[in-house]
Order: sequence, then C-alpha cells, then structure tokens
Amino acid sequence: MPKISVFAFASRLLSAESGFMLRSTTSQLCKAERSLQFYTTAVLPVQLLNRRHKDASRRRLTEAMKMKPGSRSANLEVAPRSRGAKNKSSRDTHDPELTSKRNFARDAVPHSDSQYVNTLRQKDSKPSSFRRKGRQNNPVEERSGRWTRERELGAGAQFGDGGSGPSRQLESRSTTKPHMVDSAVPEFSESSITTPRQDSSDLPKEFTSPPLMPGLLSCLTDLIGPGATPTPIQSLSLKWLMHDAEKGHDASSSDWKQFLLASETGSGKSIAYLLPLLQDLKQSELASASSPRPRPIPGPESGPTRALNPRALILAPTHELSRQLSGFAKSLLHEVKLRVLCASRANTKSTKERDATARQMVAQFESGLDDKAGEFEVRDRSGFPVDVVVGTPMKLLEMVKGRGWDRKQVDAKDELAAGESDSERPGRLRRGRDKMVGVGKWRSQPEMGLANVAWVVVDEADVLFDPDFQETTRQLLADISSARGYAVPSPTSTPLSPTASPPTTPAPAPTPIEYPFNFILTSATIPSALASYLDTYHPKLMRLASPHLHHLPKTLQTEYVSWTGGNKLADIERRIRRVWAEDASLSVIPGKGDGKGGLSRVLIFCNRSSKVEELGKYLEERGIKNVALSSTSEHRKRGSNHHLDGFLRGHAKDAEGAAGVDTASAALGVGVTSDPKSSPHVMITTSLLSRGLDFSPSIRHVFIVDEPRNMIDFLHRAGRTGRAGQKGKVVVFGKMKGRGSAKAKDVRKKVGSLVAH
Ligand SMILES: Nc1ncnc2c1ncn2[C@@H]1O[C@H](COP(=O)(O)OP(=O)(O)OP(=O)(O)O)[C@@H](O)[C@H]1O
Repeated sequence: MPKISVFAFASRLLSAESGFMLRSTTSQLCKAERSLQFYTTAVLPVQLLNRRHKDASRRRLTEAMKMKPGSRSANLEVAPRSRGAKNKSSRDTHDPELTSKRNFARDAVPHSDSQYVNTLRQKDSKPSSFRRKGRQNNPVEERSGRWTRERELGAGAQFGDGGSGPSRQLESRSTTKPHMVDSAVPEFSESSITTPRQDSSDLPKEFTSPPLMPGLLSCLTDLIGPGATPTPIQSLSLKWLMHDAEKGHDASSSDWKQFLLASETGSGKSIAYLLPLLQDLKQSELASASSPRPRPIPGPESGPTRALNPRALILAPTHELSRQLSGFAKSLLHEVKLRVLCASRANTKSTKERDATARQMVAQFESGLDDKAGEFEVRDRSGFPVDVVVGTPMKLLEMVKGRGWDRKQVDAKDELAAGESDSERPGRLRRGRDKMVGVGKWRSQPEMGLANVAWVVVDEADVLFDPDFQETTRQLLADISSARGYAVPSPTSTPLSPTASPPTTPAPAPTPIEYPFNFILTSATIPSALASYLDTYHPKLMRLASPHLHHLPKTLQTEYVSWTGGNKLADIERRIRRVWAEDASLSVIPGKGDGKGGLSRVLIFCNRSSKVEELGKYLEERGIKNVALSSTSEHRKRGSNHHLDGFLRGHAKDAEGAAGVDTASAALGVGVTSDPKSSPHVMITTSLLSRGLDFSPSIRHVFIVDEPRNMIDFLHRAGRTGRAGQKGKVVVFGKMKGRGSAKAKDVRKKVGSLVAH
C-alpha cells in the first residue's frame, strides 16, 4: 500500500513535471518562432547587404552571398569606403557612463547631466563624406557583391544580355582584391581595421566633375555650403547618371537607364538623383530651342492636349514627402528655371475660387466627412508648362485618368459579383477620397498627359513596391509606357506577391520589363521582396550602393532607457526634460554660448495612432506643447506641410513655403529660442513620417517608445536625426532589466548590429 502511494505520488509528480516541461518548451518554441519570424521578415533583408556581420551565422550568410568588398560586378557598384571609417563616431551607447548596467536602472530618470556633456564633446566628429573641402579624406575602398542573384550565377557573372549600358562597361573593368574587415569578429581587433588604398580616380570627388550647369551649381552651393563635396552615393550617381544623362535620349531609344540608388538615411539621395535629372531636362530643353521639340508620341494616354505634359515624375509615398521634395527641387532651380509642381494643393496659387473650395472642404471635414488623403483638386492649369511633377502614385494616376477613375472599375466588378446594376444599388466606395462626393466635382477630367515623360524617380522604392502600393505604382509606370507607345505587361498580369493558393498550372517565366524612360529607384533599405522583384523584372537595373547601406548613420548615437515600472508617459516626459536640461547646461548651441539659447526638438515615434494622441494629450497637460500627428490627424487634411513647420529642414528660397519654414534655425543648426510651453518642440507620430522626410538639425533626439516592428522600420525612424553629418541620438525605450526584459534585450542586440563603425 505505501509502495503504491509512493508510486502514485511519483507518477503524479512526473506528469506535473512533464506538463511543466511541455508548457515551458511550448512557450520557448513560440518565442523561437516569433524571433525567427522577426529575423526572416525584418532582420534578414536588412542584413543582405550588411558587410559587418556580428556573429558567425551572419558571416556565413555573407560568405554564401559572395559579398566581396573591393570589387565591382556586372550591375552593382558600391562606393568606396572612406578611410575615416575606422574612426569611431557612432556607438551603441558607447559612453560607458550611459551604458553600464548600473546606470540602466536609473536611466529613465534624469540624473547627473555631466555624463552627457562628456559624450557630446568626445564624439564630436563628422563623417568624412560630409566634410568640407580640405578636410576630406579620399574614399578609397571599393567593395561589391550581387545581393541576390549573383549567388546563383557566381561572382562576376553577367547580368542581362550584355547590352550597351553600364553592365558592359563594368564588365571590362578590373576588380580590386577583396578585403573582408569585421571589427566584431575576434580575429580582427579595432586596430587591425585597415582600408586598402585603391584607385578611386574614376569616382567624382567634386560636384564640378562631370560639369554641372553653372546655375545648378550655384543653387547647390547655396543649399549645402560652398565647400561641400559629394557623398558616396552622390559620387556614384554623378559618375553613372550624369554621364548617361549627358548622352541624351529619344523616346525610340532602347537605351534607357535603370538605376537603384541605395544608401543610408540622410546621405543625400535626393541630390543624387535631382542633379542628373534636372541637368538632363535643361540640356534637352536648350537643345530643342535650336531644333523643334520632339512631338509627343501618340498613345492611348498621351493626351497632348492636356494641361500638363511633364517630362519627369517623382513618386513618393506621402504627401508630406512630395511637398518637401518639390520644394527641394525648386530650391535648386532658381537660376536654371525649370518648373516643378507638387501634385498636392499647397504649391498652387491661391485663387478666390480655390479658397472657396477649401473653405467648403473644411466645413465638410468638420461636419464629419473624411478625406484621408488630404488631396484637393487643382484647377485652371491650362497653359502652365510643367517640367517635373512630384506626388504620390495615386494622386498622379488621378491626374492622368481623372478623379474617381477607379470607381467605375469597382462598380463593374461588384456588379458582376452581385448580378446587380448601378441603378439597383448605390456604388460602393473604394477609397476614402471617394467620399468627396458632394464637394464639387469628384470625378474630374484627366489633366496630365504622359507622352513626354522621360524620367521617373521612385523615391522610397521599397514602400512603393510593397503590397500596399505596388499595384498603383506599377499601373502608373505601365500607363506612362503605353502613353509613349511601348506597352508593358500590366501589373495584374504580373503580380509581385505570391498568390494565396498555389497555381494549378506552372506559371510562365516572367518577362523582364523595359520601360521607355529613365527609371531611378531610391531607398535606404532593400528588403528581399524588392531585391527579388528587381531581379525578376529589371535584371539590367544597375545597383549603386553606399558602403554604409543598412547601417545607422555614423553620427547617430544609440541610447537605451529602461522604463521605471511606473507611468511610461511620465518616463517619456522626464526624458524630454532631461534633453532640454542638457541643452541648457551644455551651451552646445552655436551662437548661444550663454546656455540660455534654444532647446532642441524631439521627435517621438509610437506604433499606434491612439498612443500618439494619448501621449500628446499627457504632455500638453504638463505644459509641453507638441504636435501629435498620425495618418488620421486633422492637420494632414489641409494640403500643406505647415503642420510640420519648425520640424522639417527648411531651405531659404523654397518656393511657396512648401517644404517647411524653419529656415533661420536650420541655418544655425539649432532649435528656435522660444519656450516649449508656447511653441511645440516635440512631435509625436507613427511611421507615417519616418520615410524620406528631411527633418531639421534642431531635431537631435529621436525617441522610439514602442518596440520597433522590424529593423527596417527602426532604421528609417532613427534616421530622421543624425542627417547630413549632423549629430543625433536615438533613444530606445524598453524594459531592460528583470522579468520581461528579453524583448528589449533582443531589440538592443539587433539594433547593435546596425551601428556603423
Ligand atoms: N554633399 C552634401 N554635403 C552636405 N549636405 C548634403 C549633401 N548632400 C545632401 N546634403 C543634405 O543632406 C540632407 C539629407 O539629404 P536627403 O534628404 O537627400 O537624404 P536621403 O538620403 O534621401 O535620406 P532618406 O533616406 O532619409 O530619405 C539634406 O538636407 C541635404 O541638403
């Protein structure tokens, strides 16, 4: 009997134990699955081009991909790495004062400011790529690697069919010896980081070679300073795009250029594509002044009689970015005189009629009708010659096809599905802007022709080719092609995303797409989906990449802050006040040596709109004026960037104030001197504003208060500061100690691998 009891007790214990083990194994498996998912969806794509992998598995990945620095391949060129690269200027909280475990616990509350004084003073260095003339080290190292396809084809394998484009030119070049350097690998100490001197004479080191038009050069000098030299991505674009642009093209040529410009945030990609584009437009305009302009090629969408017939389109994912880009382009054109139009309303002249419409719209919004896109019809453009139009793909499509063009399609589809006719039931609304019914003309006439389009830039290409945007983007590209007389397969016949159910018959091999215009893509991150799309449909596309792609800018510090365990909003408030206390005590602000000068601005990223609002309200109640902006905010509906005033970098001569107006403070590189109780010094937003926007240097802190969804998102959010060689700090909040800290530690590890050295 006792034996049986002991046995029963032991078996119960065992089953309890195994149940426990089972539970803990399951939870570990779930965790492992989650981190694997995170790794494959976020980290892996980011690492595809990462040169310095911080552990053995990443090194193996690199080797497998034949990432050989110091060589060029068929259609990839990576800019030389500056010799200054070995200097440490960016750290994963490298200041021991701020990183030590002891300090983490008290990090969430302000303590001694002196620690930060030292950090700022010690880390006061600019990356060489933004140094002024005379202090510039020669960029000397080259590396290459074909990030996706070369692995299959073998190093040096040719891409495309050996056409007359850059591939062939590259092919004939000798490559330099690979040189793998990884400071994080034990066998390489920091001191063993050597950057081989190589011949980089073929990369332009000045904006004057190849020669820029004098008018363009002087405006550029006004913008970025007289001694500024090209960043690595700009050197590459000057070399490849400018030379190509000089050759000129006609619509019947099959030699249209296709380039991807990939470089870290704030590295000057806008100038990298704007200079060759604007110069080419001006040169062809001058050439056609002596000989008559080529007539638009007739096509279904050519619309030679339409009001607008631009020669270049710049596509951006948000209206805010479109407005800033158009303002930026305008500031380069004060002397060269090309006409740039932003498809959003802010850049159009104010007229009585339009003002009336705007008032009507405001009334409409306030009465509950919604227009999420904040788009307004622009009227009366006839006779207005436009060279460049900037806008979101959807807005541009509307200008081509007329507002509401997609409504009919949806109705027809619905009809088929439901067997109803329009008269039997009201048409279903597909997008928010269609709710504009009743506010003037919602289905307007097409106003833009595409036959003259010789350049298309897709800014933030990874977004515009992601599943949310790809259909619209590719529809627009297909429309331009057919307007120019060269039909390409429609997006629906060549879907990018795999279909949910497996196809019953094997899909035919995809046909590469050759657009009849210069096609430029830019991005700071190349996810695997974009890479494979480009491999499939644009095998001849030339990839130009900077050596620090997929890293945080070198001037960006990273700091981790642990929640106190109390009110998180209060923790954030304390950290903001600490930043300002540091500003005041450090007297770091040029021209404000008394320490009573302006306070820097803080940009806070949350994951959800509700959190944005909650935090905004909390700070407002505590006397911290702020702008809380999410996709649904009222501010966005006004059709201008004024809601970002003071936060975006302003350019002195921006036309019509479209690109933000913090001109004075931007010139000084400082915040405004006003009191944060009276003027907003804090902006709270979601990833909406994480893409492409060039924030003012007065934003020296970006706070990431929610766990980043993936590392791509993190790179873009963090990259709103530390731009153009300015110092910046990204502050990542999380639970850094004790139970439940695993997530934050994981994020910290991943972020650490993005730190540039
Ligand atoms: N060669 C240069 N020297 C100094 N400043 C520069 C240079 N090139 C660009 N800049 C400045 O750098 C800032 C960032 O440029 P830009 O917005 O084009 O970066 P980006 O690479 O497009 O960033 P993101 O990936 O975030 O869109 C701008 O204010 C621009 O005026």
